[in-house]
Amino acid sequence: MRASLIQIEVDEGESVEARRRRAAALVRAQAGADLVVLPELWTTGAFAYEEFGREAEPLEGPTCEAMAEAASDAGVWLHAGSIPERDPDGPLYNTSLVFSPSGELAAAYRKIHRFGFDKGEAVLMGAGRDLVTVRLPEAVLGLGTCYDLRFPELFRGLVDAGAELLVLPAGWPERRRAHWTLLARARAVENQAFMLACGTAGMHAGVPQAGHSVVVDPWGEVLAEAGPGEEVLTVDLDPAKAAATREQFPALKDRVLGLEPPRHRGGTRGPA
Ligand SMILES: NC(=O)CCC(=O)C(=O)O
Repeated sequence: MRASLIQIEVDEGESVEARRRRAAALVRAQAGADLVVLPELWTTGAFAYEEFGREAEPLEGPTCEAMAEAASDAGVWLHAGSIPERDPDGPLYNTSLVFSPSGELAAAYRKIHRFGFDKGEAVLMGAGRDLVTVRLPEAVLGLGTCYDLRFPELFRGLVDAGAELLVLPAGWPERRRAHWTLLARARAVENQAFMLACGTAGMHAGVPQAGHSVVVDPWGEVLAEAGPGEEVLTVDLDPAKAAATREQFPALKDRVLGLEPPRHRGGTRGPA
């Protein structure tokens, strides 16, 4: 299976429309790949908070249209990264989109863990509630977005639902790049799954982006890693390696669920 991660640069001087055209051309250039991945919020930049409302669009909006067309022109499965989604009946969402090679919207995943603590995405966007997997002919994808990477229970839920390839579009800042690679490898190892983590390059609202998109195999080996700038990272991987790893080293079968909460000294359970 050939996967291409498009680590696009989000240049503040480029209009959203121009970047959309450029992203579509980059997707079309990946004809021959099985899966193409774009990063998180690449139309606005993940940290350009004031642009979320201005650029938010419904699922039938211009970015979805352009990505559906690009997927079908290239004949690839396209994880088109995420967009600020305008739900006519609700808040904005940070929504990832997956298109089939015929240009159908196969899945939409609303980011569950919103970044920003008391500002930015955490206050401007609603939180998704649903885990999303997508069945490709070669493998089952499990979807997460950027900050989700810090929450292992989400990925374990995806693996319980059959995911073999975890796909994570991101807009990860350079200042926490050490966490990015470490967490991508951790999620791959603990879930015995591939991790395809696709970040942005450049600068968003004054926040330098890490780039360094990475593909990790189910044993935790880094199969390919991008540099800091705009780049298409292409990798050939064998999806059967997830099942093979789970069979050869069946740690997922040794999970112990439903543990008792700790007892405090004196034998009482719960807060003193
Ligand atoms: N866009 C994001 O979710 C940023 C996440 C981040 O910076 C971090 O987890 O660190």
